[in-house]
Amino acid sequence: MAHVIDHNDPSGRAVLVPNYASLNFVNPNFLHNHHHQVLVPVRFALNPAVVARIELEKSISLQQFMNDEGLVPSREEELRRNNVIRKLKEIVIKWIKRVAYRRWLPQNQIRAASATILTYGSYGLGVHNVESDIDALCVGPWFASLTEDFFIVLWNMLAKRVEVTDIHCVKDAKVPLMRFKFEGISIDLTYARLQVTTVPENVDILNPLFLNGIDETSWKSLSGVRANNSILQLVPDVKTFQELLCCVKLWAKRRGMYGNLFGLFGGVHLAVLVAFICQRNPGVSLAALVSIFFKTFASWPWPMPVLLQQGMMRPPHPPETRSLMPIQLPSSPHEYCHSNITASTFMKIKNEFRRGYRHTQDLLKSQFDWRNLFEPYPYSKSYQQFLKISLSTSKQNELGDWIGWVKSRFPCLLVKLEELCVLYDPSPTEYLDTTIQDPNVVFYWGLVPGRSYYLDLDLVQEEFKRNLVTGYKGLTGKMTLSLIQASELPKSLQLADTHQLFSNSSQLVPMYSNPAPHYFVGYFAPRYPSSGTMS
Ligand SMILES: Nc1ncnc2c1ncn2[C@@H]1O[C@H](COP(=O)(O)OP(=O)(O)OP(=O)(O)O)[C@@H](O)[C@H]1O
Ligand SMILES: [Mg+2]
Ligand SMILES: [Mg+2]
Repeated sequence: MAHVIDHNDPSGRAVLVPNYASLNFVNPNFLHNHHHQVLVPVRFALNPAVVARIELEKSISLQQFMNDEGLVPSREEELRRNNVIRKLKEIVIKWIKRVAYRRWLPQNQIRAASATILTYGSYGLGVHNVESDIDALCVGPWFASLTEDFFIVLWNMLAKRVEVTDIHCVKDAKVPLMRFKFEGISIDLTYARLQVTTVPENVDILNPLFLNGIDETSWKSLSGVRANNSILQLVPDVKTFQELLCCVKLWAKRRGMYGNLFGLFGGVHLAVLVAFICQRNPGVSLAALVSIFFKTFASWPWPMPVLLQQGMMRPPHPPETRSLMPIQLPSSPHEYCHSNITASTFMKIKNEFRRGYRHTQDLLKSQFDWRNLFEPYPYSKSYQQFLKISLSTSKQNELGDWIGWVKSRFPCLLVKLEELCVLYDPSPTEYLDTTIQDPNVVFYWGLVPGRSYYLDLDLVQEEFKRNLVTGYKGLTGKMTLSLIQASELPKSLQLADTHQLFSNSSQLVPMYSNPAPHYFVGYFAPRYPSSGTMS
């Protein structure tokens, strides 16, 4: 809402008016304040009490819609997660005593030694759902090293626990981590070492006292926690931020826009975009914020960066780090969130913002229905040709690792396709091919007819295979690329696209496989050996 002064009104009356899409952004009759909020002369404004009531109704119906989706974790689910974190804290305390003992530290130091677990990512922001992982940072004292004590000693302790399955070390990522499931919940565990002996349970990692003499890897590992802290400090109302982010994440997932490795948005990108909107619109209802979100980003003049902390960016940044959609990393105001967005996915994202804008313009109308905004993207009806990427292994227990590895290389495949002038829509949804016996997963990426009608698939496949064999430590599975027509897509996918309108979207999820955790964190940046153009 914006306070509006009617300059024609001798009383100088101020009224509250909605500040979103149905009001023409460029209408010269309307004024704009410094928050880009629209100031509408009173003669054009709706009765503010009516507007407020409708907005409230729409906000409630949106909250109801989100609840009905069944994604909000139940009380039991929350307790399960709390319990997992409690157990992890106990494990790292045992671990650090053991490490102190092995390092021959004096008794008083062994007694004083402690480590802790801090959470960040969507769990730390309070926007996780039943499918989310827990991003956890283990904070240890000066004498516990990453290479030996974290990756060997702690790894061994975790691997022996009955609650732990699918444990991997991801040492060569930008932020090294262990990835595992604890009682079925996916955990990304990173490590930071502080120059202290005793790490308090709720250590304030923003306190410069703790940051003295910290090494570079630890500093990077702390960035997730710092990013969450900054976001939560910058938004005027945490609950509204959380609600808006949950809605935007659901929208992004339904529209095939969520997946950093697919050149799309990751959780951190959306968290910053949503924080940006909340920061500029304090006191605005949830429904109106959704509308403002789409209006803002449908017309955003990319590559102008989205900055949460103005004046902090060091311009100009070097061209090689220039992203098509630069979004400031709140933890390090001089950096952007890592992104794999390509020209193709940039186009897709812009189209989806515009669609979101169109669908939320008529928020105040009685026939407005939130289901339209969250309708799943109809791939089979949108493209005639698809790139089919089939991954398989001979044993089920090898499949998760293989899928994770290939996905970590998808940014290279995206770049290669773009080099060949192919425009695509990389759907992150995973399907199961029931016609083959081996454990498998299939991706279908829509191909947009572009400048080049001839795609040398053999060349792409050969180069991508070469890329896949470099650095993989597990048993290499199969990866094949083929081109198929929309009519050859699995029937489940085609049917879902035909019947999706106003059906219960949870039934639309195709034969979705839920493989083991991804091999690499989203912002690992692999190099493409032949061209070396990836960053
Ligand atoms: N591309 C990236 N650039 C910078 N930081 C990132 C990036 N990807 C992940 N991170 C950091 O790691 C954290 C966890 O990332 P993760 O991929 O688990 O996303 P998330 O926000 O937790 O969403 P989800 O619910 O999908 O897990 C982020 O909050 C961010 O701090
Ligand atoms: Mg996460
Ligand atoms: Mg994670």
